[in-house]
Amino acid sequence: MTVLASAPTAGETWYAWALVVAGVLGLGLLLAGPALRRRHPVLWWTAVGFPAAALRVTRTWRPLMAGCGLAVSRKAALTVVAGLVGKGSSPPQPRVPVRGLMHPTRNGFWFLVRMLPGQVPDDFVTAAPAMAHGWQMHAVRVSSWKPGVVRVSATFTDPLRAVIRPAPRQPGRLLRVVVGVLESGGPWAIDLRQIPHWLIVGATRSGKSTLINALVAGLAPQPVALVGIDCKGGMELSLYGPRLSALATDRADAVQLLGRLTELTLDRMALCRKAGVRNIWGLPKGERPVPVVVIVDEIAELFLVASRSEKDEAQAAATSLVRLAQLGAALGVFLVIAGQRVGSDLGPGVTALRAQLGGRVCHRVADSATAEMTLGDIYPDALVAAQSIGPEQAGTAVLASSDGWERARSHLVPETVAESVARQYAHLTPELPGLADPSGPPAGRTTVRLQRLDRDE
Ligand SMILES: Nc1ncnc2c1ncn2[C@@H]1O[C@H](COP(=O)(O)OP(=O)(O)OP(=O)(O)O)[C@@H](O)[C@H]1O
Repeated sequence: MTVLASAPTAGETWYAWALVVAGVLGLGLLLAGPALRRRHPVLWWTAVGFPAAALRVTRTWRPLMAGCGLAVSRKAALTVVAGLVGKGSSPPQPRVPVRGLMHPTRNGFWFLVRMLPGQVPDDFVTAAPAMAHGWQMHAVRVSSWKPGVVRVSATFTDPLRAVIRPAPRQPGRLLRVVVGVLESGGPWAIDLRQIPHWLIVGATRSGKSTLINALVAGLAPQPVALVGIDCKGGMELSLYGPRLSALATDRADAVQLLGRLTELTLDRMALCRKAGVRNIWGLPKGERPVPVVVIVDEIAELFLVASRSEKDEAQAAATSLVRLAQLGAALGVFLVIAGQRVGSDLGPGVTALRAQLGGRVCHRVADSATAEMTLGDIYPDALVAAQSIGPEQAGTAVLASSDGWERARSHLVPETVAESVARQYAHLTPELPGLADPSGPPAGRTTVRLQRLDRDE
C-alpha cells in the first residue's frame, strides 16, 4: 500500500506555529502564574487575571442576573407571538440589565449597568456577594452612578491585608492629611475643609488611636491649633502635649474648655459679621484666625453620668459640642471625636451630636448596634462590611460621608512617631490666650507622661 504525503501549505505552517506559541505561552503562564501573582500582582492581573475575569463576567452575566432575581420576563403576548413565528423554537429569554464595557483597574475592574424599569441600586447591592462568588473576586461593590445607572466595581485581592507604613510626608494642603489607603488603591485623605467634623468609632484595639496618630502627625507641621479633650486623665492625648494649644484631662476641665471654645467661635462670628464675610476664609489673610482642630478621645467619658452634678456637666459638654459642630465649620473650628460606642444610652446629646458629624469612620466594633449607630443612618449597606472586620485587621475601617462609603486602612503610625512629630513641631503651637485655663499651667506644656501598659510598640 502506498501512502501519499503532501507538503503542508504556508497557511497550515503558520497555523501550527501559532498553536505551538500559544500553547507554550499558556503553559508558561499556568506554571509561573502563582509566583507572578505573588510577586507582581499588577502584571499578573493585567496579563492573566483581567482577561479571565472578563470572560467569566461575560459568560455568567445572564445566569447571575436571573439567579439574583434581576432578570425581567418578556411580555406574555410577545412570548406567544415569538412561539408562533418561531415555529417551536425556544421562547425569548428574559431581559437582563444592560452591562457597559469593562474597565480594568490596578487590582480589579469596573463597569456601568443600566437598570431595568422597577429596579433600584439596592437590588444590585444585595446581589454583590453573589457577583463576587460568581466571578471569583475578593469583593464587589455597587454604587449609584446617575439615575437609572449603577457602577459595579470589583477587586481581585484585598489591598488592605498588609500593614501600610506611611510614605515620607509631603507638604500638603491646609487641613488635609493622607492617613491611609482606600480599598480602591487610592489615598485615604481626611480633608477637614471638605468634611469638617468626624466621628471615629471602634472597639478597644481596633485602631482609633493609630488613626488619630496619623492625623496629628499630618496636622502638626501645618499652621493649625490642636486642642485635646481626653477625660481618661490625658492617657491618650498627652502624647501630643508639646503641639497642643490646650488639653483637658477630666470632665470638669473639658466643660470649661468647651465653653471657652464656644466663646472663641462666637468671637470669630462677630469678626466675620463685621467684615461682611460668611466664613473665616473670606477674611484677608493677615486677619484670618488660625483653624482649630478639637480632638476628643473617648466620647463616653464625657457623656456617662453617675450623679446629678455629673449630669449637668455632661449636658453642658453635649450642648457645647453640638454648638461647635453647628457653627464651627464656617468659623474654622473642626471636631474629631473618637469612642468605643455612640449609642443613645449615652444620653440624648450624643444623638444630636452624631447627626452633626458628617464624616464617619467605623473600625471593628464589639456589637452590631454600634456599627448601626455609626453608619446606619447614612449607608445601611456599609454595615455588613463594617461587621466583617476581624481583630487581626486593626486599622481597617469603613468610611462614610455624603459622597459614599468605602473600606480603608490607616497608616501604622505608632505613638512614638506621633510623639516625636509633636515635639518636632512644638514651635508651631499657636498661643490662643482665650483657650488657656486661667487657673492652671498651659496645657500644651504638660509634663505628665502616662504610659499605656497594653501597647505592643
Ligand atoms: N493601621 C494599622 N495597621 C496595622 N496595625 C494597626 C493599625 N492600627 C492599629 N494597629 C495595631 O493595633 C493596635 C491597637 O491599636 P490602637 O491603639 O490604635 O487601638 P485603639 O482602638 O485606640 O484601642 P483603645 O481603645 O484600647 O485605645 C496597635 O498597637 C497596632 O499594633
